[in-house]
Amino acid sequence: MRKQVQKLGRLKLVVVITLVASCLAVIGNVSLSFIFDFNTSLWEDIFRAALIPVFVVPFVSWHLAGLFYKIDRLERDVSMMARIDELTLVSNWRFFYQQSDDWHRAESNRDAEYAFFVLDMDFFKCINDRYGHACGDAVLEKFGRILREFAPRPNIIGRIGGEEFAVFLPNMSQATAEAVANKICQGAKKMLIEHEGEQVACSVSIGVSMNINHHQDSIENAFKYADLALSYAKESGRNCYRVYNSDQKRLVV
Ligand SMILES: Nc1nc2c(ncn2[C@@H]2O[C@H](COP(=O)(O)OP(=O)(O)OP(=O)(O)O)[C@@H](O)[C@H]2O)c(=O)[nH]1
Repeated sequence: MRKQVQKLGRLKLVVVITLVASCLAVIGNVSLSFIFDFNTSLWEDIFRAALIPVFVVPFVSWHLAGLFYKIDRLERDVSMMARIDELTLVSNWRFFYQQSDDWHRAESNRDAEYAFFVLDMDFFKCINDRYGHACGDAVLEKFGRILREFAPRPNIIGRIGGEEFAVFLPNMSQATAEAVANKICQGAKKMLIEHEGEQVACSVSIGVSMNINHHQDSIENAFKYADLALSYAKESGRNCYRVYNSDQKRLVV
């Protein structure tokens, strides 16, 4: 019902309410006149009954419909703010975890392979210190766009906090996960932010864990191993990815 009202729009809703109110008033008035025999003509009854709804109902329903659409929009905004990171437009940590965990539970009786990325911008403090926090924010915003482009749905992207992100890639082989990680690294490297006539460059390091969800593992473990792989990527000079296989309990790339 709510969805239909949303689709209808304010003007059409007012027209529908006015028509319904007028019809009900006419039916009511004609029935009363018939029962109590008011001695008036049918057209008189119809005219008198429709007079008030036609003038009053559009005015009242226009304002009520406006209120409904305003509350509805506010509700949608609040619900979005509770799930989406405003700067990067990816899921916040809580919503990211909830979606990943939902998939993990739903697929727990199947040998589904999945990848978990932890991504951290390189030397981000230097960007903030040298170009200012607003420029750092512009880098994060653009990086959010790159993640959405190279890891689209059904992959799940989240901002863990600060300059750290996570991506959950369901039904993913190691080869495809590596290709995605590679594209993200290259995309970040090519990304240039215009700042007071200067081009600001950045890079990202990615830790990847490859997991099979029948092995009594958990999202927490996938995260832990991806974080471990990330520390290897940082140690290896940054701007690269490393892969940890949770099954073999070792770094494979
Ligand atoms: N602009 C901006 N900066 C942020 C935000 N959140 C965290 N930071 C900054 O991100 C920086 C993170 O710095 P570090 O954890 O030292 O890491 P790093 O400089 O990226 O170095 P490595 O990770 O070792 O490559 C800090 O200076 C934080 O203030 C944010 O939302 N916007």
